[in-house]
Amino acid sequence: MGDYRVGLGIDVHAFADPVEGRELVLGGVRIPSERGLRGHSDADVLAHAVTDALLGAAGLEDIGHYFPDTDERYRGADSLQLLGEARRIVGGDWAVVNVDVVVICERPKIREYREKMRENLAAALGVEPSRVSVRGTTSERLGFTGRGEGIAAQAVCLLERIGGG
Ligand SMILES: Nc1ccn([C@@H]2O[C@H](COP(=O)(O)O)[C@@H](O)[C@H]2O)c(=O)n1
Ligand SMILES: C[C@@]1(CO)OP(=O)(O)OP(=O)(O)OC[C@H]1O
Repeated sequence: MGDYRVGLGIDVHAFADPVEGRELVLGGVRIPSERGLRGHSDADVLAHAVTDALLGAAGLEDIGHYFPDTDERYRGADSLQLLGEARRIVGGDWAVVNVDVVVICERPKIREYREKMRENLAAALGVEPSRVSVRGTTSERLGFTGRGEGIAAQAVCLLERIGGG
C-alpha cells in the first residue's frame, strides 16, 4: 500500500469595516463586495485553509511559522503565492492527490466563483483542477458567519509519497 497522509486546515477572518477599503479575495478571486476581510496578508481565508491542510498533511509547521504576520514582507501578500511557496516547501517527494475546501458564509455565494477558484488553487499546487474541489455553505444564519461578521474555511488535503522515505 502507498504512503498517504491527510491534512486538515481551518481558518477564520473577520470582515473589515467598509471604510478600510479592503478587497474581498477568496481562492485568488477578487469578488465584488462592499467589505473585504481583515488580515495582514490579502486575508484569503480559503487559500489559508488549503495551505494549512497541505502543510499538515506533510507533517510540517503551520502557515504562521513560514509566513509570520509580524513580517512586513507578507503585508498585503497574495496568499495564492504563499500557497505555491508552501507547495515548494513540501517538496517533490509528495504528490497532491486531492484538496477539498468548504467556505462558510452567507455571502458571497461561492458557487458563482468556484470554477475560477479551483483553477487558481490547482495552478498554485501544480495539479489539474479536477484534483481540487471548492464549495460554499451557509451556517443557516447562526454564529459569527451567520451574522456576517466573518468567513470561515475548512480544507482537507491528501498527499501520496512518491519519493524519498
Ligand atoms: N456561501 C455560500 C453558501 C451557499 N452556497 C450554495 O448554496 C447551497 C445551499 O447552502 P445551505 O447552507 O443553505 O445548505 C450550497 O450547497 C451551495 O451550493 C454557496 O455557493 N455559497
Ligand atoms: C499568511 C498570513 C501572513 O500574515 O496571513 P494573515 O492575513 O495574517 O492571516 P492568518 O490566517 O491570520 O495567518 C496566516 C498568516 O501567516
